[in-house]
Amino acid sequence: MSLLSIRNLQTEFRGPAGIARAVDGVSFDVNPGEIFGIVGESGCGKSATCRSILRLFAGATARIVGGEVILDGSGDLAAMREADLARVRGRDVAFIFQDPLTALNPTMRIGKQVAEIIRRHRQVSRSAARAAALELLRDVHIPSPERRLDAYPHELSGGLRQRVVIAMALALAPRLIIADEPTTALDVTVQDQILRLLKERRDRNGTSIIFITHDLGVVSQVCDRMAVMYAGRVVETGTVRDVLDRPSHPYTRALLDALPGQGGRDRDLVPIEGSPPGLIAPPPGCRFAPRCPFAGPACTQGMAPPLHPRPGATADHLDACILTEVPHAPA
Ligand SMILES: Nc1ncnc2c1ncn2[C@@H]1O[C@H](COP(=O)(O)OP(=O)(O)OP(=O)(O)O)[C@@H](O)[C@H]1O
Repeated sequence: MSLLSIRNLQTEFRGPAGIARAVDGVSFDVNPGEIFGIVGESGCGKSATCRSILRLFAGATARIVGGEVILDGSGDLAAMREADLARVRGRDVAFIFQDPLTALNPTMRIGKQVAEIIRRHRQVSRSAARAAALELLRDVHIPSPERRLDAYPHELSGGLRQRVVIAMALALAPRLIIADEPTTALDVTVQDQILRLLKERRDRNGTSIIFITHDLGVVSQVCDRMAVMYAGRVVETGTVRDVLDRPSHPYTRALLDALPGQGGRDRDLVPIEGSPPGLIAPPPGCRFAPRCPFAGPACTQGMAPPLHPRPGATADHLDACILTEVPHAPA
């Protein structure tokens, strides 16, 4: 039984140029205790998909127009009233943003910020909440946590700030954490520490994590299963080993071919030519077809193809390419 089941999710942004369907029929499942990676080029809808789960949209231009977001035990979040969804946020599902500064109040001491999350959802005394905050700072390996409780965000490094944000996400012991490129703003060593921290939490508490990234190396390092998104749709999904070692969609292959020496491959960097289509009026058929070296006439007609398994592939390894045999790009 999956913890989160997203079915045919559709989210639109209304803008002066028209309505962009940033999420167009996205489906995937996240199992208990699993780290699920979402990858794809900038603008493909990774963040919009994940923000749709908790309806965390900045501004009023975004709207979920179809589909379901079933959280085990809570029902369909997409159909839930705002007041009920507010209770799910933080308690059942927590969000970690790319930039810790946007998640922190610059004028409030760290300890108070963590404690307030606890007090907002639980009936505990001020001192008990402060003690719990200290414990959380310890959990995320913040050095000298007693001293840090009274620090302001600007007094901490970027890495420590992101640890505070993670402590806030862990405060109510959610079953699912959505981490939207949580390490992008950090240097490589700190990145590694944060990844280890999230993994440790999963290993110890069985917390499921959705991890958005554009870094396939990170996916390979921390994720169990993954989805590859392109122009608002999932084009391939499965276990990380299946998708990265046996990619079946030409877009996934192109992404992998663009990596120098990734996963034992020793190929020259092959940039993917062209750019993704606009989302206001995407082309018919497969959205990758205009950039796909293998596309035939059938690829540019009708609806965008749905995900399907291939003969001989693992049951949960699905891709959305209609070609029966997808050759590898020449090495
Ligand atoms: N508030 C908004 N108003 C209008 N369009 C938006 C808004 N937020 C996102 N979009 C559009 O929705 C599409 C998907 O954006 P999204 O941020 O989900 O992509 P992403 O894959 O997470 O990209 P990145 O890796 O750059 O974060 C993009 O075309 C983007 O321009």
